[in-house]
Amino acid sequence: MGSLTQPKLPVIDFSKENLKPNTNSWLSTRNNVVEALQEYGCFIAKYDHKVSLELHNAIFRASEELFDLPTEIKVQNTSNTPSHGYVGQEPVIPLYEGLGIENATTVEGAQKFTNLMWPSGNDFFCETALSFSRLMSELDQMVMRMVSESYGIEKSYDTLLGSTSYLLRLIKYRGPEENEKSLGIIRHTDKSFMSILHQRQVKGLEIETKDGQWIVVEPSPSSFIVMAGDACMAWSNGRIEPPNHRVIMNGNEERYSLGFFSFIRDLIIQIPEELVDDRHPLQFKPFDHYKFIHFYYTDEGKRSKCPIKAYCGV
Ligand SMILES: O=C(O)CCC(=O)C(=O)O
Ligand SMILES: [Fe+2]
Repeated sequence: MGSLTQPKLPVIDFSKENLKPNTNSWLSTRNNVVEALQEYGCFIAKYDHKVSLELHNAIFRASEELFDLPTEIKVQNTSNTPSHGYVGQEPVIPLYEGLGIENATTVEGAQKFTNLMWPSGNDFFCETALSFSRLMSELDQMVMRMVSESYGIEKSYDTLLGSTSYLLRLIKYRGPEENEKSLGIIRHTDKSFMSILHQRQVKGLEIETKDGQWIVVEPSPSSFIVMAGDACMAWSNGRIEPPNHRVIMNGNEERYSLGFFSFIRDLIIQIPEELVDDRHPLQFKPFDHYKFIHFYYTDEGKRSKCPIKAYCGV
């Protein structure tokens, strides 16, 4: 029967007011987080005491304003890192359009992006994107704190945290036209350290379990999908595997989503020695996260079945 029942992602409640280290609710949430990440590479976080319905509505209204800008403006969102800036009208994923705010949790990052898109300013966009990003980074850091405590590698995490930068990607998929495929984004794992995804109304995100079943993630204003990226797999010495996921559009309604991604900048990531022993031999060499991303976009990187192993596997 097992394979006939539709698998479900674990749902973990972060909206308890007093989720503070060393409390009982922290410790039980911590266990659930680590178990979920080891089993699925992701989970659904309930986080609506921080991201109110009002902020949920505001960030998607801000996103609509952004996508309504002329393409000539949007293409000005460039980046030194592949796929961190504007992506649109790509032949393999024609329905997809996305822009990226680098250093999204800083005033400078939010302002730089806003001024590029709206030279005469857009305080609503800037403030909404900044507030949303800061709440996402709090969730990310809480999750990472739990993971690192559970593995006894807090010191290693503290080092990473000091070099963490965040990218907020605003994403829109148009509905497929007649005779057009419904693929929104191809099956992939994220190249981030961690990702948090959020969607509005229209579903489409599907996540693959380790035994190859696809779970359709229902959108909800209170739900945030916390997902490991390739860099987290290397850092955890293979304990946490990033899940494959994709977007398949149903019907022809357009779909808005958000991706909040952490990256480690200007630091060689070392696999913590606490995670290496006879039963868990070292699987990854020290690596530079951004160099890995550049490698992924080479022919060799794109061809490899597991880019992070190809890049820094032992
Ligand atoms: O649109 C979504 O829900 C998923 C986007 C995604 O997987 C990505 O940007 O890496
Ligand atoms: Fe993704």
